[in-house]
Amino acid sequence: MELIEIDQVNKVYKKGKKQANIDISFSIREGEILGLLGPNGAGKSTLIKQIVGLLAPTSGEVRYKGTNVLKQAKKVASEFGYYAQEPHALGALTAKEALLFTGILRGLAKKEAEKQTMGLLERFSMADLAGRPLKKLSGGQKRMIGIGTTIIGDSRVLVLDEPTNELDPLNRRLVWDIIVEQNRKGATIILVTHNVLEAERVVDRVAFINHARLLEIDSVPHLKQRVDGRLKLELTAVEGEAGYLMRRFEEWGDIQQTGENRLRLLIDKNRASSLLDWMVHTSDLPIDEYAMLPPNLEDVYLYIDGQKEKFAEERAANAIEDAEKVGSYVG
Ligand SMILES: Nc1ncnc2c1ncn2[C@@H]1O[C@H](COP(=O)(O)OP(=O)(O)OP(=O)(O)O)[C@@H](O)[C@H]1O
Repeated sequence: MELIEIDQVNKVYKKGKKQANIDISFSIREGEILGLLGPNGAGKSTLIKQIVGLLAPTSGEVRYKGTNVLKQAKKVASEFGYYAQEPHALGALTAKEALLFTGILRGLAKKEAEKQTMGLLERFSMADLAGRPLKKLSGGQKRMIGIGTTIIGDSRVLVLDEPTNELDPLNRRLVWDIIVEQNRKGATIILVTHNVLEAERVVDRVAFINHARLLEIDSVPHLKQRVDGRLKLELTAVEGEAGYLMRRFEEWGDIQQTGENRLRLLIDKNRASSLLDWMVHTSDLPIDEYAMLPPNLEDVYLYIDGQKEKFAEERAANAIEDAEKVGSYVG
C-alpha cells in the first residue's frame, strides 16, 4: 500500500529565487526503508521538510494515507518521528528530559516513557549523562539523543535527515541497527544519507535526486543491474595530472573525476583485461595507484547522473543544430 504520496511537488524558495524541487512525484510504501541519495544542494532536505509538513510546496502536495499532510498537522506530528540536520532546539533540557518529554508527547504513559528513556540512555552508553543539559553534550552525544527523541514511542513513520552524520563508527553502526530494528517493528522509514555504502545494506529502495529533480527510483538490486557486466577502475593521478589522465582513458568507458586527483572508470567486463594490458604496456601514464573493483551503489548513482547529463548535453547540442538549420533555411 502507498503510505505517502509525493505528487508533482515544486518548491521555490522566495529568498534565493531558487527552485529546490522540480516536479517530484513518487510514493513511499508502507513498511519500506527508502533512501534519498544525491549530492549537496540537490534538494533532499527541502523534500523531506515537505514530507513532514514543515514546509509548504509552492505547488503540488504530499499526502499521508490519502490526505494532504498540511491538513492533518496533529496526526502527522504524533505519527511521524523527524530527525533534522540542524541540531536540537531543546538545549536547556537534560538528555533524560528531552527523551522523556518527547515520549510523553507521543502518547506514552509516564512509566513506559521512563522505561524507554532509560533503555535508550543505556543503549547509547549515556546513562551517566542523563542529567546533563543537551547544550553541554558533545556534538555526537547530542545527535544520539536526537536519534532517541525521533524513535521514542515507536513512531509509525521515521523521516531521518542524515542520521549517521558526525557519528563515530560505533554509533554509526548502532544507528543503522536501530533503523533496521524500528523497521522490523513496523515503521516506514525515509532517510537521507551520504553514507551510500552503509545505506546499501539497509534500504529497500533508493530515490536519486539531483539538480532539484528525481532522477530515478528503484530497488537496490534493480539499480545495480544498470551496471551489470561492468567493472570499476579507481585511479589516483599524479598531482595535477587528473585532466590529462581522464583524456587518456576516455575511450575505454565512462570516466568521471571523483576527487582532486581521483578518477573512476566504468568499463565493460570483456574489455577489462585489454585495459590492464594496455596500462601495463603504456609507460607514460601519470598514475600513482589503481584498483579494479565491482561497482557499488555510489557508482550506479554516478553512472545514472552521467548518462542523464550526457543526454541533456546531446539534447542541447541537437537543439542548437536544429536552430542553426532553421536559421539557414530562413536566411
Ligand atoms: N531556506 C532557504 N532559502 C533559500 N534557499 C534555500 C533554503 N534552503 C535551501 N535552499 C537552497 O535550495 C537548494 C536545495 O537545498 P537542500 O537543503 O534541500 O539540499 P540537500 O540535497 O538537502 O543538500 P545537502 O546534502 O547539502 O544537505 C540549495 O541550492 C539550497 O541552497
